[in-house]
Formats: sequence, structure tokens, C-alpha cells
Amino acid sequence: MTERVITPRNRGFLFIDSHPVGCERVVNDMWQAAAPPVSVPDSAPVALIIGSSAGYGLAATVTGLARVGIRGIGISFEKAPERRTGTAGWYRTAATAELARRHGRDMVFLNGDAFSDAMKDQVAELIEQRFGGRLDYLIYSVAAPRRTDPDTGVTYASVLKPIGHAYRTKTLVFDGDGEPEVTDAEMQPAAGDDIAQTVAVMGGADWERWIGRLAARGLLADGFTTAALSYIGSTLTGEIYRQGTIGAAKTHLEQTARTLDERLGKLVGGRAVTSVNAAAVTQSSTAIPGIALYVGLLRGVLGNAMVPPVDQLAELWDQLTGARPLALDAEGRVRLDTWELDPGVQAAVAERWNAATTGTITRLADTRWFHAEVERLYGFAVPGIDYTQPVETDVPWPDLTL
Ligand SMILES: NC(=O)c1ccc[n+]([C@@H]2O[C@H](COP(=O)([O-])OP(=O)(O)OC[C@H]3O[C@@H](n4cnc5c(N)ncnc54)[C@H](O)[C@@H]3O)[C@@H](O)[C@H]2O)c1
Repeated sequence: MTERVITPRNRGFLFIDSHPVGCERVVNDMWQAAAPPVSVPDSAPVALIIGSSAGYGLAATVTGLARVGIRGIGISFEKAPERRTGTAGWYRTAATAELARRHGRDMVFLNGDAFSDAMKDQVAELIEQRFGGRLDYLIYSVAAPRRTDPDTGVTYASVLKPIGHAYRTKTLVFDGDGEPEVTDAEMQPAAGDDIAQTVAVMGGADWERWIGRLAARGLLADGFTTAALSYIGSTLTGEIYRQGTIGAAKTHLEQTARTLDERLGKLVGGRAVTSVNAAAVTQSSTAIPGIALYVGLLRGVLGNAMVPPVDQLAELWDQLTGARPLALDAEGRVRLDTWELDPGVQAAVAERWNAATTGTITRLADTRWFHAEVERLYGFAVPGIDYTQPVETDVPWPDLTL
């Protein structure tokens, strides 16, 4: 037992510790928000969610469990509690597993490197032995800084850089008292093999490898459907996102979807799509220069009309399961970002972006919401939690046994 009071300590948007009870509450709230008005099917579909502990992958897992009645496997890469607390994703996974158990859904959570073949083999064995040898859905929602290619042993590192020329952007930061400041950041353009390295990590290679290995063992069910998460975003962040190194990776991911879609169609009458989701506050997105300012302003414009990840993922599941027709754009992508890219919304955000300074920012952007959202990524600023109380930090990873 290691009970202690956990207070937020951070450098920028990165926090050193996470609050287990706050993280648990965040997941419970997501489950409530995702609760289905419809009854769960008897034959629970088998799903594999890669990146299940945070952001869109967590939303996919919670809505899948609560709304679609999936069973299956969630994979993430988290740190156990030791001298410091566990990572927030560790605690969110424990809370998700507990909810799944309480609702009678057989969901196994694995902690490790999804890019490795060892993880792929472990998952294949689980599907064979525990889930009837058939996988119905695979949601791919990994955001990672590095990937080691199992064939060559080469480790690639992804970078967030503009392509072709240096780029200066406004950014939003918070000082030690949590007061917002608008500053500038300049980024040098991609050099050497920066683009290829980023594509190797965040493009479609690993997604394709997963499908290939599971298909080779005959584990894809008839009609197997897979979706990988993508982003387009605003022209305001275009130079660093969609036209930048990470955008090159997303283009590769979207090309991979088209190749996989063709292969799966022939193999099992299946489908592969990308799902273009909207901007959300996650550990990965807050690492991108300019995104904090953009999302804060977007919230300033839209308020509660921003569609949270659980609602976007409920829509995605509805389309993947056929509860609603699969609606694809001309590039073959599910579009859950239309509310963000609405021209009127973008024009309003652009106007505020141009006017944003440290003096004006609190009137233009919802900086309090943004700051609290960042804290909630680590289990802080969650309503109803008494942060002066000691909490148990030594929470075990969910048990694999039935
Ligand atoms: N956040 C956004 O604004 C946004 C918008 C649209 C699309 N997306 C896309 O959604 C996907 C997920 O992004 P996010 O923002 O939810 O990220 P996130 O940082 O919140 O979550 C990333 C997840 O990946 C897992 N992970 C990282 N490395 C791993 C590894 N080697 N093996 C296994 N798991 C690993 C983490 O444990 C975590 O569960 C990405 O493809 C991203 O581009 C994000």
C-alpha cells in the first residue's frame, strides 16, 4: 500500500505524476457519456484497440464496450507505479478494465510495444485461444515518438517539422501560476530523412503489419473491418500539421487504408478506412506547436458545441458496425471533423488567431477550459475529487485471467 497526496507538478503540458482516482473518474464519466440507448447484441463482436489508454483510442475502447458490447483486447504502452505514480494511461486502463468486468465484457489489456512482433504474436494467440479465433474489428490509434522495425531492427524517430521552409507560429503557454501567454515559436524545416523517419513511425506500416500477421494466421472474421485515426486540421496549423512531416505520415496512412481495403475486400469481404477525427486535447496533440492556441480558440468560438471524442467514436462505431451507413469522403475517409472544418467556424477562429496576444487571449480563447483539459489528462481538475486526500497509487495492471 502506498497512499499519498498527489499534487500536480508539471513542465509545460507534461505532468510528472498522475492522480489515480481522478483518472478513474474521467473514465467513468466517459462511460456514462457513451452509455447506449440500445441493447447490446448477444454475439459480442471481438475488437482489438491499439492505443487504448488515452485520447481517441480510449474513447474507442469505452464507447466500444459501453455502446457496442465489444469484447477483445486493448493495447497501450504505459509505465507502472514505482517511485513516481504510474502514468495516467495505466490508471485509466485499470478503470476501463474494472468497468468492462462489472458489465460482463471480456476485455484483456496488454501493456507493451504494439510495434513489436512479440506483441502481435501474443495478441494472435489470445484471439485464437480466448476469442474464438475471429477478430471483427481493429481500431488503430497509436501516437508514438519512435518505432523499431521488427524486420531490420532499425529504430525510427518521428519529428514535428514543417517541410520546405522554416515556420513561425503563435503558441499558447501557461506561466507558473497558470496564466496564459501568447508567444512565438519558430521551427526549422525537415532535413535529411526527417520525413521518411516520421512516416516510418506514424504512417501505415505497422497497421499493415498487424493486418498481415493476423490474416496469415486466419484470424480475420468475415467482414472484418479496420479503422485508423487520422487528422486534417485547419490551415492555421497546416504548415506544422498536414503539410508538415506528420501530415506526410497521415497521407501514407490514408494510402495504406486504400491498399488494405482492396486486400481485405478480396480476402474476407472486409474493409479498411481512416477516420479523420477533430482536434482534441491529448498528450500527443499538446506537443504540437500552435495546437494549444488553436484548440483554445476553437473552444472560444464553439463552446460546448465542440464534439467530444466519445461522441465522435460513438459515430465511428455506428458506421463500422452498420448501425448507420458508412459515409466516406472522396478519398475514402470517414469524416468526424466536419464541425471543426466548417468554413464559418474556421473564419471565426482565424479572426481570433490574428487578434490573439497575451493581452487579448482570455477574451478570445477558452484558456481556462484548455488548461483544465490538460490537467484532466493526468487526473487533476476533475470535479468531485478531493485532492487533499491521500490516494492509493500502487494500482495493479488488470489481471489477464478470466
Ligand atoms: N488529438 C487529436 O487532436 C487528434 C485528432 C485527430 C486524430 N488524432 C489521431 O488519433 C490517434 C491517437 O492520438 P491521440 O491524440 O489520441 O494520442 P494519445 O497520446 O492520447 O494516445 C496514444 C496512445 O498510444 C499508445 N501508444 C503509444 N506508443 C505505443 C506503443 N509503442 N505501443 C502501444 N501503444 C502505444 C499510448 O499508450 C496511448 O494509449 C493518432 O493517430 C492521432 O493522429 C488525434
